[in-house]
Amino acid sequence: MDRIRIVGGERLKGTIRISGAKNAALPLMIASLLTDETLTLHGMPRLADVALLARILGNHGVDVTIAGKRAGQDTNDGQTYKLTAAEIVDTTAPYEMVARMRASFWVLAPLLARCGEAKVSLPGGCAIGTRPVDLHLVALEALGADIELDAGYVIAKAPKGLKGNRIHLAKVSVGATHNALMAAVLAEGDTEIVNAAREPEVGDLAACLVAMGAKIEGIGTSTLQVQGVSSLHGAEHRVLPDRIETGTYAMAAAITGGDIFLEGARAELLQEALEALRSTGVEVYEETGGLRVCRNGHGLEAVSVETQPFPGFPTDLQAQLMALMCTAKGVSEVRETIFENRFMHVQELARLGARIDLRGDTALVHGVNGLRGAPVMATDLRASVSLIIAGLAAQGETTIGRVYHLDRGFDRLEEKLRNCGAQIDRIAG
Ligand SMILES: CC(=O)N[C@H]1[C@@H](OP(=O)(O)OP(=O)(O)OC[C@H]2O[C@@H](n3ccc(=O)[nH]c3=O)[C@H](O)[C@@H]2O)O[C@H](CO)[C@@H](O)[C@@H]1O
Ligand SMILES: C=C(OP(=O)(O)O)C(=O)O
Repeated sequence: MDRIRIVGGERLKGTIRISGAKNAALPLMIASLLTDETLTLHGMPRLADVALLARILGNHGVDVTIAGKRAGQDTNDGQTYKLTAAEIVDTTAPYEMVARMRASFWVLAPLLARCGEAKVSLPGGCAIGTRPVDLHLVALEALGADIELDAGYVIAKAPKGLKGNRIHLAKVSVGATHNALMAAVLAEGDTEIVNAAREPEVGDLAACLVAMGAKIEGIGTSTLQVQGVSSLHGAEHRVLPDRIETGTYAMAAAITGGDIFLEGARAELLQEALEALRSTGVEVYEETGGLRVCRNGHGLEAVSVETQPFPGFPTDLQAQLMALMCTAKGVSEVRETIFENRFMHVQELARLGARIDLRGDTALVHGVNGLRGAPVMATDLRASVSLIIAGLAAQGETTIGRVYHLDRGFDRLEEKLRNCGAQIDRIAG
């Protein structure tokens, strides 16, 4: 299994181009199931999750082609995917594939909406909590679907089509909002989705659905109003820049006392995280075409955060902020309110010399003077990248195992960091 090796201590300087967001690209690809015409997605990131989802969609009959694939053509602007679901050949999403990725569960609604039936394995994804799907099922039931659970599969049926209704999501859920929205656009009549997730990736999906002919109002708010249409058509859409990748490289710049321009980053997608960074003493400012993050000579101050649905501090940046806080002055309180088991990085950061006490849903990070390199193990996607951030600042060599977690969600990570002066490479084996 591959490992990543970092020799820490280099100040990162230069430009990092932000890729299209994984968490937008995946539901956008799935939206291709809703039409028999071609959906063209520009700015797609090169990620293992994208490749796996392309295979899953292929199983259902989606023809997926990638343009601009030759070396050099797509390095800055991502890839262009053309997805055409002229005919759905299979409405079953098998366990072997869905169990590896959370987002693949979102094929449930479009398959059901278009074909009147779907059989989808319960999902996998990062092991960061129990991650139930009750809200997804309640939403589809509200639109008239019959749902049954059998041998690890959700079997959903709506032979006479879905009917618009009021869907009240008891808890804010990104995935349940995606599923509810993709079902509602082809349901007969009007649907109101109340307490919808306001994450920018939900807005990106909604904008793409509108380009495909859907009628949606309230995009970006917690109440989405959908007027069902009988069919959708093809469209072209550019994937939103990745706010989690943006925040991750911002923290890498901060921990190394570096100066990085994040090209294509959009501040409004992660205001709360940028505010937290500024409170640590890091300079963050908007420049034409992106964001600059630098820390010149100042020490880092401890800051406390609590993860919350958008526009709050994102859970997908919690591990990275914790890495940054390891060398800050004072004690930082990091409270995780979204997932009950998202502190797997704590014991690995401790191997690098971090001092962190865990108290239920809160981690108390006591800043230390410096970190020292060590072998560590990636446990999930964002935990892995928190180890990269810590390794960049640690003295000596850090090796990180199980890097397949990183490849799920970070497009050419080593190359991007190496271009800014990091000593980082991948050891095959
Ligand atoms: C591919 C993708 O976009 N993944 C993101 C998505 O995951 P995902 O869509 O799985 O996360 P949700 O927003 O659904 O989860 C939020 C909370 O709701 C709970 N819940 C969710 C559904 C449900 O039916 N019942 C229920 O109780 C979850 O256990 C969790 O505690 O949003 C998360 C929260 O921003 C991010 O961390 C993930 O990176
Ligand atoms: C938790 C994440 O991904 P997934 O929902 O696919 O497990 C993530 O992107 O941080």
